[in-house]
Amino acid sequence: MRIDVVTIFPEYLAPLELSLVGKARTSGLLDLRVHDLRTWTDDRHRTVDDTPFGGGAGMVMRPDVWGRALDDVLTPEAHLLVPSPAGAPFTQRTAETWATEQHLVLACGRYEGIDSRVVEHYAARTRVTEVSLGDYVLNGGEVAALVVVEAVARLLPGVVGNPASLVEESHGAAGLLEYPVYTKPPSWQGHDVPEVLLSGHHARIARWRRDEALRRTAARRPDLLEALDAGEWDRHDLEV
Ligand SMILES: O=C(OCc1ccccc1)c1cn[nH]c1
Repeated sequence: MRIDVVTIFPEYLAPLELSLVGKARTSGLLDLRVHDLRTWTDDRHRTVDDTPFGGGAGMVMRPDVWGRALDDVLTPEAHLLVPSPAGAPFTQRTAETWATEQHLVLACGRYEGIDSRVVEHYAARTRVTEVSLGDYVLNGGEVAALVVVEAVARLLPGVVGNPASLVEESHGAAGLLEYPVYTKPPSWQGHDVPEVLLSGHHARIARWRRDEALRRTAARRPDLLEALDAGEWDRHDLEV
């Protein structure tokens, strides 16, 4: 998979040279390219923004600069992703879908955002998605790009050592939160690991983990349970 990130702060993406994503890049599993938007400016001051039509505070990123950048970076199979508080929610399902794509291009906005004609222009010739990582406002799309790249890259075959570790995660296929995890020592600061996990009884352990996942999800994210098809679990599981 190829991922291009266009930003005025390329150094913000440096953490993607580390750890699993870094290894995926050196192994060739992931072809990640980070571009400085100012490469495509046309003036001595390398200007990327201007004042907003209609007035208001802040600045807007210019369409002409973004147009030259995206014309260079986009390919016919690319999916253009624009992080924005006004975007569609990014979920594990989104990450799974985007992990199957050939080419993702992340356009990182700053200031008040990118001139809206850029999305309008490219939506007519490629797949474009404005994507939100949550209901809050960042100073720019770079942090969102880091999240999207990590969430997608870790799903690429070969990136994570043991694919089985991708199965029982929060927001996994079952749509539940992950059960609590423990390791040695069996007793720590007076806190003991639940007996069932030391029993070696795999069926009981699986049942305990499922019950814990249901209990946690009901307590912390009842919205996720609404989303689940009622037939997938039994309400009496929670009445304990
Ligand atoms: O702030 C975000 O994106 C950066 C951005 C883009 C355009 C204008 C302002 C800020 C964001 C919040 N949730 N998901 C993304």
